[in-house]
Amino acid sequence: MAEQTLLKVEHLTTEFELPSKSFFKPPLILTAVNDVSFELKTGRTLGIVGESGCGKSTLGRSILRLIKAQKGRIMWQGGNLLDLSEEEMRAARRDMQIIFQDPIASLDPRMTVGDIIAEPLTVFEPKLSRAQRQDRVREIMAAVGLVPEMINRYPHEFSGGQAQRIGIARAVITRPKLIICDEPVSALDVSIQGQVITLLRKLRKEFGLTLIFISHDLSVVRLISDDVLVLYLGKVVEAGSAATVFDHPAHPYTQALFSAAPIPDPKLARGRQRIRLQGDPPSPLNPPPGCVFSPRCWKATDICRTKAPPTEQVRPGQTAACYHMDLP
Ligand SMILES: Nc1ncnc2c1ncn2[C@@H]1O[C@H](COP(=O)(O)OP(=O)(O)OP(=O)(O)O)[C@@H](O)[C@H]1O
Repeated sequence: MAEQTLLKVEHLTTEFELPSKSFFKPPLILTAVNDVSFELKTGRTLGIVGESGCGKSTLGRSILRLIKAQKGRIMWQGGNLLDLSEEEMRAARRDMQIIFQDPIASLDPRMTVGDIIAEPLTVFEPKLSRAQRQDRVREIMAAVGLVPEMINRYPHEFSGGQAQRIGIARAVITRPKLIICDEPVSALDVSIQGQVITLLRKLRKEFGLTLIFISHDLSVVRLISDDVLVLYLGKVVEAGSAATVFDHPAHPYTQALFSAAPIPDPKLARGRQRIRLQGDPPSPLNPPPGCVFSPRCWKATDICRTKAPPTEQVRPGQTAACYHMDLP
């Protein structure tokens, strides 16, 4: 059966208005997400990668309308999320949840774990009795590997890994279709990271979830993603199936980024050279003309510095925006 499209993002642009240094000057515009488009099929996991500040979190939050996007469309269940009223958007959030990076900080310390996990139920299934809610909470606690008898405990009594399981339980209790995981394991010890990734993979299968997995950790992204989107200064520079993009990155930025990540296949690792990028990404307040990566790119020529490259197919299921991409 052909996979259905669950989410289609078209030309999404999110800007922040920053006060200018002088009272007489207009505010500065920072474009955090710049004309981003992608399609996500039901049941797949899309990894979003890129250096700090490239717009990963802003993109994730813009999709859920936790941050306001200025341009583009977010096509979801037949409509554009950007056209929904606040009330309609609240209802839509039953099917789209988010898991945050810092598990402990994202849980209210004054609430019991049972009440934290049950919170979405009180909003989206208000007719449930307290006993019914508690049954659902115990059931989901068991599914995420928490002892249901701990339902009346408080967040500080849990470790970081357990706290992230609480966040995951809260996110999945209404059986959403899409979960946006924003650096869900970055704050955890490496040994615990693996357990949380294994849990997300199990839940994805059991609950038929579709995931957006935001992370700067490429080895983690490789482990869980079917598809990958590489962002640089708010723009998609490369996209495609994770296996293809990881093994045959076409864009110089992706090549540099991935050259620093561990490779599981020794055959592929042998021929690979570490590419060291010079300097930091430019400020999104003042992006360079042409290709945004050109000031740091060792392949850049005159055209790169004047005209933004179009997005083109590299091989089936892989696209990149570069005049000098590596072709098969
Ligand atoms: N609320 C805000 N107000 C102004 N600028 C913001 C705001 N949030 C993010 N930015 C800016 O938008 C750009 C993208 O930030 P974002 O947090 O989305 O990047 P990121 O890739 O998720 O980075 P990190 O991995 O460090 O979280 C950055 O330049 C950041 O400084």
